[in-house]
Amino acid sequence: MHSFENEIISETSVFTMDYSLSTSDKKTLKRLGFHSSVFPLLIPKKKPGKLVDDVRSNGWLEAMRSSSPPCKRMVKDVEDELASDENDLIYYSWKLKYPSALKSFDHIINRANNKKIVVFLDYDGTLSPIVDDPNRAFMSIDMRAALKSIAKYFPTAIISGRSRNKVYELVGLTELFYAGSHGMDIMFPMSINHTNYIRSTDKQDKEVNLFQPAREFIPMINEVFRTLVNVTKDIRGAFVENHKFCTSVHYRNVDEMSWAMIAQRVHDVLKDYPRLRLTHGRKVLEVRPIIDWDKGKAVEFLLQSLGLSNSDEVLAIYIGDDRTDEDAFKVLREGKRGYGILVSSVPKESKAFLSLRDTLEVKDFLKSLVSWKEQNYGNDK
Ligand SMILES: O=P(O)(O)OC[C@H]1O[C@H](O[C@H]2O[C@H](CO)[C@@H](O)[C@H](O)[C@H]2O)[C@H](O)[C@@H](O)[C@@H]1O
Repeated sequence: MHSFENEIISETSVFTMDYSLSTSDKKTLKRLGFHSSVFPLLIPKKKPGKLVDDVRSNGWLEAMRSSSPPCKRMVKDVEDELASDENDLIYYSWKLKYPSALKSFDHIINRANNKKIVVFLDYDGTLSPIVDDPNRAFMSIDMRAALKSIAKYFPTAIISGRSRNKVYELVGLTELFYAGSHGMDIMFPMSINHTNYIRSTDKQDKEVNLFQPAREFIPMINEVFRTLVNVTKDIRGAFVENHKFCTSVHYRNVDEMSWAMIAQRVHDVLKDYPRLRLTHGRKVLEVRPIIDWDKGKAVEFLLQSLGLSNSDEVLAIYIGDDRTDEDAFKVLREGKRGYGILVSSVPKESKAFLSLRDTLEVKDFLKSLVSWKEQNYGNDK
């Protein structure tokens, strides 16, 4: 049986689990032109030990600190030239384990063979660059054009942590499927039959179906949203968003000295809500229902609803940058359904197979898919 893992990872994996370099790792690095004196620099540093009290001991604070890479400018500000070279070396060696999806493009296409390709995309950090103000996370004009073309040839869905309405407002294309609130709010066309849905209308007044497995939590999310706004209102830079089925507390613009305080307050609020849980995003604490539903489940739901669940006929591609996207990468990896592609400019452990550095590379990858389709199949869908 075909294994994606064997195919891509075994040849190129650099890091062994105990964070040492194997002989074959060293050979690969030599082949790539690295001198043996830099090998020790390529071994990821061990994580620091846990701290003592509350949000520190439960790992929240550590997760908050590692939740999003610093932007290039900050790296330059705080580290000297040598350290920056070291970061580059570590990044390039990480790419041996998560090769560039652009460089692996032919491989992906060969694997697709005659299969139907379906594309899943996260929004923030994947289609739009990460910015300080969540309300100003806009896609570029080029990205919107690439997305429109992709949706012309391949079934395409956006699966975001934002509310479905908000992500639709930001993307503004009717050709796509949308899943908001980490997949807890999925809109799909009336033509698709599913047992568990409610009827609604979209922005064009067209009848649609909605799948909302956490509907009963709406009043609770509204309540906890109001409480979180209240308990964080004196913390400068804190910002709380209501996504209908989940809520986010942003600390990107909060002074790092106050991160423990914001974490502690969210933690204390959640003590009164045993049916809610916390996950970590990029400089954001995400509060959501404890139900067994995530972006991975949403991918499975959409594949099934769209009649695309036969992995002998369908190859799924999921592109995302966040921890919440790992659930979707896992579904593709474990079900041998296709390729997870992690968007990251810094090394991260992931269930994805491939990587892209940033939103510009995401756009190039989408455009490559469109060109390949047009060259090989004309304008046929
Ligand atoms: O699943 P996603 O579409 O990636 O949504 C995840 C979160 O994205 C947004 O926050 C992130 O992007 C902001 C704008 O670039 C940035 O300011 C913030 O620090 C990031 O965490 C969104 O605002 C969140 O509500 C989503 O949960």
